[in-house]
Amino acid sequence: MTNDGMKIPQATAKRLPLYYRFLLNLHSSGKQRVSSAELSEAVKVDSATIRRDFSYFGALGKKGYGYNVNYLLTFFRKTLDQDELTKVGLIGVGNLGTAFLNYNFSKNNNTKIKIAFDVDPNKVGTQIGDVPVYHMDDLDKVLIEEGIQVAILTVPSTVAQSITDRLVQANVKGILNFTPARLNVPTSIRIHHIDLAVELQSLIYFLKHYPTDAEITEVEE
Ligand SMILES: NC(=O)c1ccc[n+]([C@@H]2O[C@H](COP(=O)([O-])OP(=O)(O)OC[C@H]3O[C@@H](n4cnc5c(N)ncnc54)[C@H](O)[C@@H]3O)[C@@H](O)[C@H]2O)c1
Repeated sequence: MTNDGMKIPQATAKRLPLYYRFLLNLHSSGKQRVSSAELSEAVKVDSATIRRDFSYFGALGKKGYGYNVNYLLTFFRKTLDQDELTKVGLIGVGNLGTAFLNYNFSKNNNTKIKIAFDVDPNKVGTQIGDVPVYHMDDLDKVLIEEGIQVAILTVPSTVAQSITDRLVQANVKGILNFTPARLNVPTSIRIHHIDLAVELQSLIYFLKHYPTDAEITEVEE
């Protein structure tokens, strides 16, 4: 939602964290304005799209001036609830899960994995990158106690659906699913699937069908 309650298109909303991170860097380097061309170069989104995205929240860049970095940051902070920390739970501390715990979104100060769960006795009771690993038996209790409503799923796909059902029972509202399983959830729950194979195929498709030179010309238009 924008400040006046208008809904931002989903595609635009997905790009906001990208813009936000880059603007934060600009801000900390003392820069006060940015042009859509500079932004475009940094975040690899064409400048026409950036201008359209920004027009949704009333940031109309002036020719020869660009956008005011502070104004944009204030807007993004509100829109993305950057002032509020969202606590995230991670289920499945294997190869992928461990990598996420070590990384733990250190560049974002608004999201943090607080708790992890697994069934492996070698992992339960340990801490990885400051995050305690609990047994799955405690899933519902701990998630509810901690008020965690967002979960990352990095378990084998065979157990993904039954764990998802438990997450829903434990009041989780959003799930980032890294397993190849397609999960069924009530319509009130939001699931985002991240399938690296699909992403890779899509990259290869674009390389074949949209040569990069053509893309550059498009950006400059
Ligand atoms: N590793 C990758 O690069 C990668 C990439 C894309 C997608 N994935 C997908 O992500 C998921 C995890 O992959 P991985 O390589 O980390 O696997 P992994 O086998 O290393 O880790 C899975 C973890 O889940 C735990 N687990 C098993 N059953 C559980 C249960 N019932 N409840 C809670 N935890 C349970 C295991 O103990 C283990 O720690 C898989 O579905 C995989 O297809 C992995």
